Amino acid sequence: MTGPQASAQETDIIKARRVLGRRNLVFVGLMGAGKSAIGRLVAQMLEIPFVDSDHEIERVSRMTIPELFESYGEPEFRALEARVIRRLLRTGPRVLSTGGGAFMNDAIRATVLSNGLSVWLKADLDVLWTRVNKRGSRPLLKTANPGQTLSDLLDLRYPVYEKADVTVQSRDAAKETIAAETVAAIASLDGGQETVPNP
Ligand SMILES: Nc1ncnc2c1ncn2[C@@H]1O[C@H](COP(=O)(O)OP(=O)(O)O)[C@@H](O)[C@H]1O
Ligand SMILES: O=C(O)C1=C[C@@H](OP(=O)(O)O)[C@@H](O)[C@H](O)C1
Ligand SMILES: [Mg+2]
Repeated sequence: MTGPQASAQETDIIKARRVLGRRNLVFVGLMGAGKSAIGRLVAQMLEIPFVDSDHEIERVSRMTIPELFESYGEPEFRALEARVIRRLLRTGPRVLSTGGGAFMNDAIRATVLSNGLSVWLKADLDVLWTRVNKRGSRPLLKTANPGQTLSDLLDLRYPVYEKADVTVQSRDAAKETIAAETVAAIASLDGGQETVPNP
């Protein structure tokens, strides 16, 4: 990208970094919204480290998410998820993409809302369904009617995701476009650079 569009994006990046300061940028939203994919791109744009809580859970447990659900059940997965996210939130700035259930945990949500900057990647059911339908990597969707399960999760969770600081519409557009819109949404929170008065 060159020209005015590139320089507008550069300005957004500078502003977004200023808004974030030392806080973590935390992506929340339903499965398939693009938290992992867009989070990685936004981290690249802001030139800060990226971490995905599900990948971190898989690293420390040396098991995949479906294996964890199968061997220990959802409550154990949630306990591990809470411990991992609490640890990851201790240092920043970085981009943290969470799993879709993490922000539903009251303690995690309270920590994210007080210490981080949260972005809800919001998507319509058909977009989510097209994306998650292709893979068998989401244990919560191993039900008799996974489309209905996803729809039920949407009804349950959207009123909670709504508490995030920023909402970005995730849709059928290039990932780079959604990432740039996320950076622009964060930049729009910038109140301008503080001026230091002359002595
Ligand atoms: N804007 C997009 N356009 C096309 N595919 C996307 C977009 N965002 C995400 N995806 C794809 O959708 C799938 C789910 O994305 P992912 O980042 O894993 O979502 P989440 O972490 O929120 O569950 C992945 O295969 C990803 O590459
Ligand atoms: O919505 C959820 O409760 C979950 C979402 C998944 O992550 P993604 O949202 O990244 O798919 C993963 O943490 C686990 O399968 C549970
Ligand atoms: Mg993910």
